[in-house]
Amino acid sequence: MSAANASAVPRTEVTPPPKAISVRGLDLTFATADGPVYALSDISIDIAAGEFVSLIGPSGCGKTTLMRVIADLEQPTAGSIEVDGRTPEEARLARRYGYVFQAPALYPWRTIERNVMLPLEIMGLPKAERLERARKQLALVNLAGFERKFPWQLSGGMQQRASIARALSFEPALLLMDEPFGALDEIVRDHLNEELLKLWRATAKTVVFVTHSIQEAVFLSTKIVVMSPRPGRIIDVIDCDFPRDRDLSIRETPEFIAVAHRVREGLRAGHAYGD
Ligand SMILES: Nc1ncnc2c1ncn2[C@@H]1O[C@H](COP(=O)(O)OP(=O)(O)OP(=O)(O)O)[C@@H](O)[C@H]1O
Repeated sequence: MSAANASAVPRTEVTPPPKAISVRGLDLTFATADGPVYALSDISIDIAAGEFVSLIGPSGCGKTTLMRVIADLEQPTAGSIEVDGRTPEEARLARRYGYVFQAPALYPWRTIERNVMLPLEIMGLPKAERLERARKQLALVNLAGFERKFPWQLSGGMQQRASIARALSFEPALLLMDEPFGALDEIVRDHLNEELLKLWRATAKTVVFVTHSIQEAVFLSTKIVVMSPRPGRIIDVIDCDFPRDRDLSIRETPEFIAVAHRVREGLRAGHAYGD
């Protein structure tokens, strides 16, 4: 093809997906009475919009601290971070993320529906809209029919689904989940993992998920960030290219086992004996 013809061929631009989170050279040192605690050291990572990223690592490697920096609940000592193209503070004020904790933290005197409506009440939305949004989110987490129950009338897994609905109530682009299923038994956890994947596919949210479970990280993620303590740092970033509509049977495949093996090796390499 001549140069003239080549220039006539329309070029298909491949635009990379927008970045949901971009972290560069981030450090966070806590000053304590016993001296400095190096919670995060030289953390750099990019998370594209729509990704499901798990942070895995032993206790004290800085997973929660990193989530709290993203959420503007801690300030880094050095480095830079953008959340949804803004500062963490701007992202927090624009309600760009929802946060799910290990404990469901629902108010026992409020019904499930009124727990989910609470952030919307604080936002000052009219009652009809609050109700409509709460019902929509409760249906998404398969709690339709339980709106008028109180938290203590639901199982632990159902309570955690309600807290996910609450985090989604103002429809944030980003969902931060800090060991949301850590306190649940394995069968319930498996079930909620499948439900969470469905929800992620249906809503196209970006998810950052903290876990101690290799199986959970590999099953859920498009990317796994392996961390190690003292100082808290990233020691491996693993892409998981499994189809997005995976089910639990994928855990038996050689590809899954190979990724799980690499995560385990990373954890082992970063493990400080004597912890
Ligand atoms: N507010 C704080 N003041 C002082 N040290 C802190 C503070 N918060 C966390 N740390 C320390 O920072 C390090 C990282 O803690 P972080 O909670 O982020 O770890 P983690 O990986 O989430 O642990 P876990 O898996 O046990 O939840 C730990 O050594 C912890 O003791």
